[in-house]
Amino acid sequence: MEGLVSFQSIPSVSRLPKFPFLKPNPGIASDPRRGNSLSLLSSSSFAIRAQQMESKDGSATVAPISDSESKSELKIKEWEVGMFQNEVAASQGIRIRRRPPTGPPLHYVGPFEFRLQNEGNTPRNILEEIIWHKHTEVSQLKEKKPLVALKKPLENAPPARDFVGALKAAHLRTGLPGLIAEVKKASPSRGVIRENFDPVEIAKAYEKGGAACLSVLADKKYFQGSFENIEAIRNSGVKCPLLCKEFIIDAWQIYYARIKGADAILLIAAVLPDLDIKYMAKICKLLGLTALVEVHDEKEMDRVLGIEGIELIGINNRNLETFEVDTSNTKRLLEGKRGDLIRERGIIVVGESGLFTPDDVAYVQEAGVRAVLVGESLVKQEDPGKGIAKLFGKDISVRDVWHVLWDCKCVREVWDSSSLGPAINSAEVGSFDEGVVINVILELFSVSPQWSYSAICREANGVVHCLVASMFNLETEVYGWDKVPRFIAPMVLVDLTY
Ligand SMILES: O=C(O)c1ccccc1NCC(=O)[C@H](O)[C@H](O)COP(=O)(O)O
Repeated sequence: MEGLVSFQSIPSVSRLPKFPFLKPNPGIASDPRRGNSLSLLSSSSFAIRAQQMESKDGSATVAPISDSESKSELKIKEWEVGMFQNEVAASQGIRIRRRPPTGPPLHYVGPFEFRLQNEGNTPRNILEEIIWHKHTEVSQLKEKKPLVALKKPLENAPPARDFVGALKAAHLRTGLPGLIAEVKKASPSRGVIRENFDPVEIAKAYEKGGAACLSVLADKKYFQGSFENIEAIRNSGVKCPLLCKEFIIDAWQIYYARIKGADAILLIAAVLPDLDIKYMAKICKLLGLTALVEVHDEKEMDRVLGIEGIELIGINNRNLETFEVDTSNTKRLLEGKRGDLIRERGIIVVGESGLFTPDDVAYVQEAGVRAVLVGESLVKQEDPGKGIAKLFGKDISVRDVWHVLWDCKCVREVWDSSSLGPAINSAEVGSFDEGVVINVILELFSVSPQWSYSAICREANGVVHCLVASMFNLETEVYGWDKVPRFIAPMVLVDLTY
């Protein structure tokens, strides 16, 4: 299938390091359910160990394996792979461990089995707990909808929207960091943030208030979000590109997010080893999605800067293991050589979490971010859209056509004597069409007879540029002729021929 790549970041078992405690030992062997500790050996696992023994001449002994034995063997291999993944992750400074595949370990006392909590089977912090739960959740989802079942919906999905382009355009338009406004009902650190939670209504309010993009929580258990919320917002006519805010541990989630209408996904460096980030970023490229790669400390930032082609990095001011929020984190990570490298490569940095006031926004902007991701301070406002003006200390709402045209001198001059006002006032960006544009131009020609034809064309061209840029969320300087709709091109060309 075009665009659908197989994802396999785990190494083949043959490349796994040898664990000395896995060696067959009469009467005693390792039990994958018990971390690194030993347990009494069951007869079937001993058989598996025995089959893995090498003969004296070095050739492997192959013996027929029963169904239950092969299942156990698979579990052992899964566990070995998990151990290997943890080792690779730890070597990169990642503290979040993979979930032990077979659940809590068993302890045998006489004929009884006990499940006891220990270091190996208990999450050490909230992020690890979320990730372990995600493993179970994703494997269940994958069973219900395997990758192959996503093929058709993927082919039928409308093209993804330009997440980075929208952030850049907003930054250019307002001079402030482009806003990614978060649609989030609850979080582990804050509990329920908004009781009366209507994701579509909130998304529409954000768009109206001037958000460039939206971040929509997909996690059910800890954030009370869902993939269906993404889908509902996408289908509601909201035009802002959407970030699927999910804890991604498996490429399957990326394909699923794409189907549900996401334009971007989040990759958390505290969770994913470098190789996974590379693979997943590649999959994003194939699917036309943007990857927002999130870091929290210098080590993670250096790892991500070591990966080619990353264009969007989020600096989370919240420590996801302790919940501590410190906005100076953004500043620290952008100082010195790291900041230089980021500017050189044109990477857009997003300041994330704990932003409540215009001073907070100014602080992270000063530090070098060109975008911010804000949840709590907006979503808990009665009108989340109006919360945006409070956050920035000014109204950054998308200008309607009236505002766009008002910037054109000729429109201001002819305003009183023309019938433009009511026509334009009734139209909103994105909702007006060819007819309105043509009327604007005709009005300019008819009510400004004192102007030279070329002056009118110049002004008309300005109007058209503003309209086109506004309608298609483009930066006036950068859009190309190919992007100008066919009905507008001849009008702009009028000016070029003069
Ligand atoms: O917010 C949490 O409690 C949390 C816990 C564990 C993992 C992630 C968590 N939050 C994700 C985020 O970082 C925020 O949703 C996002 O950056 C917006 O932050 P805020 O503006 O402070 O709501």
